[in-house]
This record gives sequence, C-alpha cells and structure tokens, in this order.
Amino acid sequence: MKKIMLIGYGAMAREVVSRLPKGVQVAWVVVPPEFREKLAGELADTDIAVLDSVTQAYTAPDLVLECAGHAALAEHGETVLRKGWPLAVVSVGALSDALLYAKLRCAASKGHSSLKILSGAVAGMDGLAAAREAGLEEVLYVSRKSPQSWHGSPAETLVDLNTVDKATVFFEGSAGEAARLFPANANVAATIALNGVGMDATRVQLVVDPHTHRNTHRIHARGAFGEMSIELAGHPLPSNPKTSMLAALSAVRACRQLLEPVA
Ligand SMILES: NC(=O)C1=CN([C@@H]2O[C@H](COP(=O)(O)OP(=O)(O)OC[C@H]3O[C@@H](n4cnc5c(N)ncnc54)[C@H](O)[C@@H]3O)[C@@H](O)[C@H]2O)C=CC1
Ligand SMILES: O=C([O-])CC(=O)C(=O)O
Repeated sequence: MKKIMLIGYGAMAREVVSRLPKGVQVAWVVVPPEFREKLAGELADTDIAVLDSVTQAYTAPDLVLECAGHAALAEHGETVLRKGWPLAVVSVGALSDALLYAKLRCAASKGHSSLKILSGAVAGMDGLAAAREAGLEEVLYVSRKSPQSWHGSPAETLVDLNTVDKATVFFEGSAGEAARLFPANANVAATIALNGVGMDATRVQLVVDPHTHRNTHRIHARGAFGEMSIELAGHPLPSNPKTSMLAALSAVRACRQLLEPVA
C-alpha cells in the first residue's frame, strides 16, 4: 500500500480523495492549526492523522501532494524536500517567486528528492517543453472563466463581475504578474511559463465571460518546431468554481503513477 500526505483539505484534495486508486491511501493531512481540530473530528473514523506541520509525521510518505495554495507551498515545501520526500505541487504560481523556486530546488537537490510540477487544469505541457528544446518565439495563454470563478480575486476591482454582459479581458501581462495577482486562478500561467519561455516572456490574458460555465485555457505557442494551439474547456469543481476538475485529476494521476512501473 502506498501512503500519501496531503497538504490542504479543500475542494481539490477532497476530489482527489474521492478518486484515489486502489493501492494508495491518505495517511496524513496537513492543515493550518486553526482547522486541525475540526478536521480531526471529521476524519475520526479513518486512519488519517491530521497534522498542522509536516514534521509531525514520523515515517516517510511515498508522495506528498500539495493542494493548499501558495502560502502552504512556501510554508512546507522546503521541509518536505529536505526530508527526502517527493513533493507534487498544484500551487505552481508560488514558483513565480524566484527566491522560493531557488530554495525548493536546492532543498530537493540536498534531500535527494524531487519537486514535481503537476500539469493541473491544463494539457500539452509535454509538447510545449519538448518544443522549447529548439527555441520558442512566442507563448500566449488566455484563461476564460465565469464571473463566479473570478469572485474573491482582484478581478473584482478591474471589472464589475455582477453586471459584465460580454466576454471581457480584464488583465494583460506576464505569467509572473498573473500568478502573483491571482494566486487561486492563474497557477496554469506559471505552469505554462515553467514549461515554455519563463515567467516574464509568457504573455497572459485573463477573461471573464458571463456566457460560460467552463474554465477555458487556450495556449498558442510558436517556434522552430512549428506552431501549437490548444484549447481546453474544463468543468469547474462544484465546491470551488475557481478550480477545474482536471487539476484534481492530474493529482490523482500522480498517485496512480506510484503504482505503475511504466511512466
Ligand atoms: N495548477 C492548477 O491548475 C491549479 C492549482 N490550484 C491551486 O490549488 C489550490 C487548492 O485549490 P482548492 O482545493 O480548490 O482550494 P480550497 O480553498 O478549496 O482549499 C485550500 C485548502 O488548503 C488549506 N490550506 C491553506 N493554507 C494552508 C497551509 N498553510 N497549510 C496547509 N493547508 C493549508 C485550506 O485549509 C484548505 O483546506 C489553490 O489555492 C491553487 O493554488 C487550483 C486550481 C488549478
Ligand atoms: O483550475 C483552473 O481552471 C485554473 C486555475 O484555477 C489556476 O490556474 O490556478
């Protein structure tokens, strides 16, 4: 049996748990101290230990899965990697902080562990990263979501989410800016950047569309390899419209890979 540690137990983590393959079990969940008692009560009938620090686990997980947000990756990532535990992350936007990126890279190297950037809500990262080998001239990413998905983000100050009546671009900038300004909505921008031309050169547009219920991710890349356009229209999770179901599925896949000898 493979044992995983979850960092975070919100919409995405719960979706992952509901789809875990046979042969993989959650042994630890790490949440902020103020949520620990309540969650421990909720999980009292399970074998899951609810912790507020990764250091409270005394055996090594086969995988640590971060599904908790930028602050959580900054808080726990380095410790996990220094312990030699493999870490898969969805809050990729946190890596737009060059210092955090360098710290995690160094911790992974010192701990002989690995930091896996999950593809999350988007697809095509393998092709983009391969295309980069011969040089990329341009990468553009457009994210389009419903007003509901942008509530609680700085989009609220850039466009009236309650009255917008047509698809409207409310942000244009670099992947790094998008990831920092929209930590719960633009992790994909950082994922594309890390697989392509980097945080500064990746161009990003964020769009609110009152006529959609999907989270749509469009990538256009051009380079020596040729040209690629991908559009992925994902269903949001009912429990968090900011987060696409596919993001959770990319984490489920990482768990399944623990069981597979062929990658
Ligand atoms: N790469 C991708 O495609 C995507 C990445 N994400 C990332 O996944 C994160 C989680 O998404 P959801 O589950 O939908 O959000 P959510 O808000 O439903 O759940 C977040 C969970 O993390 C916990 N948490 C917060 N701070 C923590 C800390 N310091 N340590 C441990 N746990 C902590 C919260 O208590 C909560 O249980 C998002 O914040 C975002 O950064 C989200 C969607 C797509
Ligand atoms: O789940 C999505 O559609 C994308 C998302 O929130 C992110 O990139 O942070």
